[in-house]
Amino acid sequence: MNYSLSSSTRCHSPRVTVVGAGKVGSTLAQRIVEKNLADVVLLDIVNGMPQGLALDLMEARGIELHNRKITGSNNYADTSGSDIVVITAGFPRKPGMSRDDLLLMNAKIVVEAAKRAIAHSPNAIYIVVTNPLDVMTYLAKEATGLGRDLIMGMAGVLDSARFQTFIAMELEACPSDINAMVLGSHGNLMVPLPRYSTVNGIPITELLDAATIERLVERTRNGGAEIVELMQNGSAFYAPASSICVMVESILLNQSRLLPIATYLQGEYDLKDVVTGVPCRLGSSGIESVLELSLTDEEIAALHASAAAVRQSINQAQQIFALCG
Ligand SMILES: NC(=O)C1=CN([C@@H]2O[C@H](COP(=O)(O)OP(=O)(O)OC[C@H]3O[C@@H](n4cnc5c(N)ncnc54)[C@H](O)[C@@H]3O)[C@@H](O)[C@H]2O)C=CC1
Ligand SMILES: O=C([O-])CC(=O)C(=O)O
Repeated sequence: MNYSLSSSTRCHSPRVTVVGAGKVGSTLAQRIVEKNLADVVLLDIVNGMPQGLALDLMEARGIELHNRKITGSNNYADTSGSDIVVITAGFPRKPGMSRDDLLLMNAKIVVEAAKRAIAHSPNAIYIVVTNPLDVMTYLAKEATGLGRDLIMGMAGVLDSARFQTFIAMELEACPSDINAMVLGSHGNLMVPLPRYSTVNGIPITELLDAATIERLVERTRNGGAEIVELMQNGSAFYAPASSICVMVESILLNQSRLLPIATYLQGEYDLKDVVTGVPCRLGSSGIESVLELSLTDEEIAALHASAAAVRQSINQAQQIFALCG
C-alpha cells in the first residue's frame, strides 16, 4: 500500500523565510509552526545551526500537533517563492549600548540579506526586525526597491505590548483587556500615547494619575534596555517573536489588523522620506493604509523629534555606504 501523498494531493502551504536563526528568528519559527500558520525556512550564515534547529522543531511536531515543515539552510535558493521574509539577521546589543550603536555592524548584513532574499522571493512581503529598526527598514526598502506596502519594520507591536504589560501590572488587570498604542521610532524617543491606551475602552488617563502614567511611559521607552541589562548577554526574544508573529498572522490570514508598524512615510503626520512607527492596516497585500490619528501639539512634536533622530541615522548610514562604494 502506498501511504504517501502525491505532490498534487498535498495542499499548498504558505512559506515564511526567517533570515537569522538566532534567538528571535528561531523563536519566531517555533511560534509560526506551532500556530499552524505556514512552513518555515530558517536561514543563517552559521553552517549546521539552522539545520539543527529545524530538525529539532520537526521532531516536536507530533507532540505539538501540527504538520508544518521547517527547513534549515545556509543557501538563499532554499527560500525561493516565500510569501513572507522576516529579517532578523545581525547583532543584538550588549549592556550599555544603544540600538543605534548597532548601525555600523548591522547595516551591511541587512542590505545584503534583503538583496539576496528578494532575488529568490520577488513577490514576498518583507518584515525587518534587526536594530536599529527604523534605519534598517529604510535601508532594506532602498536595497529592494519595494513599495512601502510590501516592506516594513516590526517594533510598535512590541513596544505597545510592553506598555500594555506595565499598565496591566499597575492596575492588576488582565493584559488582554488593555489596548496600548506606541508610535515613533524604536528607541528612547518612541512615543507612547496614554490618550489612545485603554482598559476595555476606558482611557488610562481616567484610571491612573499623571505621575504614574509617566513612570509607565518611561519604563516602556526603556523596555528593551531593561531586559538587556538583566540578561547581560543578548536582548529580548520571546515578546519580539510574538510581536512579529502577530504581523505574519495578519498578512497570512488577511486580518487587516490595525497595528503600529514602522513604515515609510509619504507626507502623513507631515513626515516624508523617513521610516517611523504609525498605525497601519495590515493584510494579505501588505500595508493597506496608514491611519492618521489626531494628535495634540505635544504628541506631534514628540513624533517629529523621534523621526528626526531616525533621519539623522539614515544620513549617517548613507554616508558610510557612499564612502565604502
Ligand atoms: N525590532 C525589534 O523590536 C527587535 C529587534 N531585535 C534585533 O534583532 C536582531 C537579532 O536579535 P537576536 O536574534 O537576539 O540575535 P542573535 O545573535 O541571537 O541572532 C542573530 C543571528 O543572525 C545571524 N546572522 C548574522 N549575520 C548574518 C547574515 N549575513 N545572514 C544571515 N544570518 C546572519 C547570526 O549568525 C545569528 O544567528 C538584533 O539586531 C536585535 O537587536 C531584537 C528584539 C526586538
Ligand atoms: O533592546 C534591544 O536591543 C532589542 C529590542 O529592540 C527590544 O527588545 O526592544
